[in-house]
Amino acid sequence: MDNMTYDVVVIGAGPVGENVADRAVQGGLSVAIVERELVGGECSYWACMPTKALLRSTAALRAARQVPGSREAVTGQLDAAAVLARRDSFASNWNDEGQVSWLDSAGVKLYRGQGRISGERVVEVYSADETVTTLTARHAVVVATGSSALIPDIDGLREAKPWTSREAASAKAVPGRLVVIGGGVVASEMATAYTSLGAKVTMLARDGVLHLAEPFAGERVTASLREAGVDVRIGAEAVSVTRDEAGTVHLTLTDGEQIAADELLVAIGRVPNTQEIGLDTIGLKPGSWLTVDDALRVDGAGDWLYAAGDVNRRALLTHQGKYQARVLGDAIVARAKGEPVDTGAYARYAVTADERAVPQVVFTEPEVASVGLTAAAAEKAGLRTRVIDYDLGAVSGSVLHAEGYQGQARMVVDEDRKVIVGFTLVGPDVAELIHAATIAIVGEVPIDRLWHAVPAFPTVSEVWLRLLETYGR
Ligand SMILES: Cc1cc2nc3c(=O)[nH]c(=O)nc-3n(C[C@H](O)[C@H](O)[C@H](O)COP(=O)(O)OP(=O)(O)OC[C@H]3O[C@@H](n4cnc5c(N)ncnc54)[C@H](O)[C@@H]3O)c2cc1C
Ligand SMILES: NC(=O)c1ccc[n+]([C@@H]2O[C@H](COP(=O)([O-])OP(=O)(O)OC[C@H]3O[C@@H](n4cnc5c(N)ncnc54)[C@H](O)[C@@H]3O)[C@@H](O)[C@H]2O)c1
Repeated sequence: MDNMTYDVVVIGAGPVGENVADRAVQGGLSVAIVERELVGGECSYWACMPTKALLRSTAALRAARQVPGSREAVTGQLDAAAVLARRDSFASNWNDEGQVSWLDSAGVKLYRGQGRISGERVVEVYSADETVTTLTARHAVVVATGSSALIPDIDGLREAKPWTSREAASAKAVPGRLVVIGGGVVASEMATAYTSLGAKVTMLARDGVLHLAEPFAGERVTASLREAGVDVRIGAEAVSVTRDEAGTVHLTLTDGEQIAADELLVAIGRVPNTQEIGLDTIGLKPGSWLTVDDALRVDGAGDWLYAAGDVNRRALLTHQGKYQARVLGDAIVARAKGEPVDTGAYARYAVTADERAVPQVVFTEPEVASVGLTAAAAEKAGLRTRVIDYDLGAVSGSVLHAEGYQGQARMVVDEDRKVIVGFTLVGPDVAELIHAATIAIVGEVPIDRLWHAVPAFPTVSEVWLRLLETYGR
């Protein structure tokens, strides 16, 4: 058994762990990072990158078909094999050499194996060759172990070996018939991808499609999925599942209806990867989300234990986890140097955006891009708001962008402070537009000042002007 001491030990080398480690090294600390699978984590190999690669070809084809002149140049269908091959390259063929050499160049020491806390500031690494290395942290242990797919207790489901997001992101072939359980982000994106790749998709959206977004987002995505041939069943729920010897999956729904499919994707949320990280040795419950304070310190542990990324459940998104990582890495350095660490709103060591301005793009057709609060969430938070909607298809830039462009924009204004607290865009190719709203919310730009932010003509961004005109001066 080896014993090594570092300033910081990070468990989990996903996007979040890598960024905490990088910032701490840049601040002059020594850092060890522990990874049990591939350096780069879920996002690189089984989530963001491969799924967006699957979706990009569909979006490009749709865009070409929406413009007369280029439409005529499209003479065939999506080439599923080529799409899957491009996806493979975006998942680096599930090889982490590139990210390992980046860790090396960043000066972060990698330990491969399962990391397990065994007491205050101590992490044991269990390697595949059965050696155990003990790592001691002088300043901090950071848990960045991410999350895995939640499998619900549906009779026979586990035995039927369903796809999770991992298999959907890395499949080598397109199933003929795919049933998707769920109506959230993964379910909607994967239904979009697989229907365009040629699968006959049925979506069992018990609680609706994208039901936490503005209602018009779910409505427009549902309509478009149905138009693309997806059988979207709102309110439907499976009660039992079997897979027969030929490999066909059979689902029984609550009303007794039977559905047969070649594959079944379960996409109903996530569980934290904390079952086997030794939480019991420090008085915490294995398998629980790690709730943290404003400094990302784990509640109920000492001042040496931090959690960032999916595992703290603040925002299950790569960019937001990396934001936490940058802030946390810098804060650990500051504390190690004995410098003051201000975690007040929008201070250097605060993760204020987690509460006020989390952007997200759902890469469905149409895309859903949002940041901050929905109208319903703002009302629930007790804000006095005014909600301004505008038909995105009525903007000159949109009409030019695509024939029959359809979409909607919503701006939620806090009437007491006269600033925007939420913004949602639904429409083709709106992903790149959302950052303007993120800046407006984080900068707390007064509505009066926004009149001076003139959108270029003829762009889709002109919707900003139309929203302001609708709001009135
Ligand atoms: C299908 C899908 C698509 C997504 N698309 C997007 C998107 O487009 N944009 C976006 O922003 N977000 C997206 N997300 C969310 C995004 O993937 C996560 O928010 C992000 O990966 C979280 O990063 P993380 O570093 O916290 O965790 P992870 O990426 O899960 O990394 C955690 C790492 O820790 C390792 N680990 C776990 N336990 C241990 C242990 N005990 N010892 C050693 N190592 C351990 C794991 O092997 C893993 O490498 C998507 C998620 C899914 C499921
Ligand atoms: N483009 C992106 O940003 C992107 C893409 C994919 C995933 N993600 C992230 O990954 C996370 C996980 O995504 P997800 O889609 O698995 O979760 P989700 O939380 O987005 O959606 C889960 C859905 O499943 C439903 N559900 C819950 N329990 C159910 C049950 N027993 N039966 C049927 N339906 C049930 C919920 O009502 C919800 O609609 C999300 O939080 C998201 O932030 C992001």
